[in-house]
Amino acid sequence: MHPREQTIFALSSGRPPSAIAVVRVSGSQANQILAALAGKLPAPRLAGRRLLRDVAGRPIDDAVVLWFPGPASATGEDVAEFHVHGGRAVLSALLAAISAIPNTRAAEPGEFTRRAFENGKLDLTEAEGLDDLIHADTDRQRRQALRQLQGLLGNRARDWRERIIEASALIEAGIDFSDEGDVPAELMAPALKMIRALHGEITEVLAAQGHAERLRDGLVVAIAGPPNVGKSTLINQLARREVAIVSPHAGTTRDVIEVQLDLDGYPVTVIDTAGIRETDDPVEQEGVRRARARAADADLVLWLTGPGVDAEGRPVGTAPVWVVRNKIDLGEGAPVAEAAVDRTFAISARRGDGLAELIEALVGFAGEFFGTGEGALVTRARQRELLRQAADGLQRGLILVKDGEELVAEELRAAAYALGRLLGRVDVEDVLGAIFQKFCIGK
Ligand SMILES: Nc1nc2c(ncn2[C@@H]2O[C@H](COP(=O)(O)OP(=O)(O)OP(=O)(O)O)[C@@H](O)[C@H]2O)c(=O)[nH]1
Ligand SMILES: [K+]
Ligand SMILES: [Mg+2]
Repeated sequence: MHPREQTIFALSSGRPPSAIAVVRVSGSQANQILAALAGKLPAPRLAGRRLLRDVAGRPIDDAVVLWFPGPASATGEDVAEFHVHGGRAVLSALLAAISAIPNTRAAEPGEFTRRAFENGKLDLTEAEGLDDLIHADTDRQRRQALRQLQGLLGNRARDWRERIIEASALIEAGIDFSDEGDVPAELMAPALKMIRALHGEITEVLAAQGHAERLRDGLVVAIAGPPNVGKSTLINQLARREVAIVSPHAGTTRDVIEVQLDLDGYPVTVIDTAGIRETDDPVEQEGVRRARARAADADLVLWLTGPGVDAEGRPVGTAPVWVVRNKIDLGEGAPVAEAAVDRTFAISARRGDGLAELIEALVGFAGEFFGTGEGALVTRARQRELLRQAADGLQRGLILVKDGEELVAEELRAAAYALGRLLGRVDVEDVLGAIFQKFCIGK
């Protein structure tokens, strides 16, 4: 039997041991597996309590089982669910009993979702939303993923694709009916009007994004500065735990230390780095090199200074730099040089003065960086790229009108093709492999 026709099974809940574990089975053997282990099948979609037994009749666990006959199931195939006690031995006995049934095998990562996709239960943008929802850490990530899972982008793309095909049909009808190759204006004019409107709608969605797709990865804020100014003290304050070693010894931090923060629903990665200075110690030199590299890649740099330390020596990058004067409990310190500085703050990382203002500013920065977000439909580079291709195709179509209707029709085909790929309708194999492999097993 082809692997695609085999019945797949997996532990779909978290890592054991857990109070309850859910094992899912999907495929034509699901019915037989359920009957073999649980005896009588429960009514569709209603929970039934059963003593599960292996093929030799030995009891496995007292369980709750569910039966979802296809096509009205998550994958579109017959699906069975076993809700068992989440111990390792229970699970290995259950999985062994299932795999003893012919034509069954352990599922690949994302394989349940892939089958759902192949059976038309969701389009590719929805599958991507599902993956994001499972991995969402913050509330804003969750809401964005849910919009995607609900098909907001997919629905727009389907509508655009249908209208492009309609416009092509008008133009191609014109090409077929004209002997001179001149498409009559009564066909061409409405087609061009549609193309212009479509181009406007797609570019509007692309423009409304801000950095919405970065909401999946988060914003990176680097704390950098000379040694001993209190960078590690600040990251500990932001994280509210001791993630980095603090000491009066200059050159304490060498590795890059990262913490993930949820700032008002925005995912923010804050990194603490080695104090930047000239040094003969090769280990510290490597730390300084990493500090410079990470600060250069960050979305925002907090350049820390302290009393008697000037604000010069900042790494040059494209990211905005905020100068944060620390240790104000010790006095005012050197005035901040204003050149090339986007904002300035005065704090005491040790006592906590000024931290609320700094955090509020970070939340504001994240809000601007990600855009208001609620309307954002594009969450991945893949989606953005294909929408751009569709918009470019439409634009070229409009430009090529003077060179002949065939060329316009060809550009429209390319635009419709890009949207088809967005939805996973065409040349899916390569894309699917890449996307579903990253899913969890059991999803
Ligand atoms: N008075 C005062 N001392 C502080 C403050 N913040 C940090 N310190 C002290 O400054 C010293 C250095 O702090 P760290 O957080 O280790 O500084 P750092 O910038 O990470 O140092 P390196 O990793 O060595 O570059 C420690 O003794 C801290 O207790 C502050 O706001 N006020
Ligand atoms: K230090
Ligand atoms: Mg440090």
